[in-house]
Amino acid sequence: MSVLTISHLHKSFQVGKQTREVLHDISLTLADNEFVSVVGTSGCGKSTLLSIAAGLEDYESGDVQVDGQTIRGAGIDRGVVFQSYTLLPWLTARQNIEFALKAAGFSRAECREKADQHLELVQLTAFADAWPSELSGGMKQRVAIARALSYRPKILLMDEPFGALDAMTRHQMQELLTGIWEQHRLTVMFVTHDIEEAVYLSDRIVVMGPGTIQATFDVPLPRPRREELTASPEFTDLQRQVLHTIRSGHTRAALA
Ligand SMILES: Nc1ncnc2c1ncn2[C@@H]1O[C@H](COP(=O)(O)OP(=O)(O)OP(=O)(O)O)[C@@H](O)[C@H]1O
Repeated sequence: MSVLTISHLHKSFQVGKQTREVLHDISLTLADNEFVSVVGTSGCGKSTLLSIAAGLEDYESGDVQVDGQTIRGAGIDRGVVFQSYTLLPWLTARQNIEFALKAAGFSRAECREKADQHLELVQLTAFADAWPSELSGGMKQRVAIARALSYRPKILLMDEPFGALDAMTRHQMQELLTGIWEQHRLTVMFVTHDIEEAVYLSDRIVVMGPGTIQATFDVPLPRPRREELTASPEFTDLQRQVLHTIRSGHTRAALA
């Protein structure tokens, strides 16, 4: 069953007097518990697509449905994690999560219980009372993930969530996310520039060219995914195919 259904989506931006179409007739579905990454060259429309799915950006035509209902703006059926740290600096890690839960309508006791459960999920129980300024970049993103998951959205939308982290922390975050996914099964749309990250985490990879979907790749690699997998011929071959598709689309666009 499909959780997110995007149909014939068109989106333009007005730049001065000109209208620039940045998404052209995009159709995409995410099945229940499917992890789908969206990759493509810079400026091809990945973040715009994710923002529309999050209900943070409008669109001219087409339809975006979550569980068969057309979305009307943002909602607690979708959790969002961005690259930039979005914690409220005047609230502790736990309070940041409680704040989102309170806005979602949970009682005070539920807010506390769910915040603590999700801090444990991202292995940050010991930092529940820390201020964002006392947390590393990776820790802040762990709180952001805990916050986005705490109200049990139907879909998690992640826009380059590990893009600002150093290589080692990024790797740890990938392990954490894949571990959470394998235990709890979530529907995830994950925008990234990193093809290795996309192959490692995903069930399916969507390659975008400028404004369009160029190709999709199933990722038939076994789970649980562990680091050794990244050296296997199946992994590197798929990585190469995705890279080749991105590059050929880029070349076509440059020649057009
Ligand atoms: N608010 C805006 N006003 C005008 N143009 C915009 C706006 N937001 C995005 N664009 C343009 O839309 C296109 C798609 O942008 P988007 O950020 O979705 O691409 P992206 O694939 O996520 O890029 P990147 O990988 O660099 O983050 C780009 O050409 C960008 O300049």
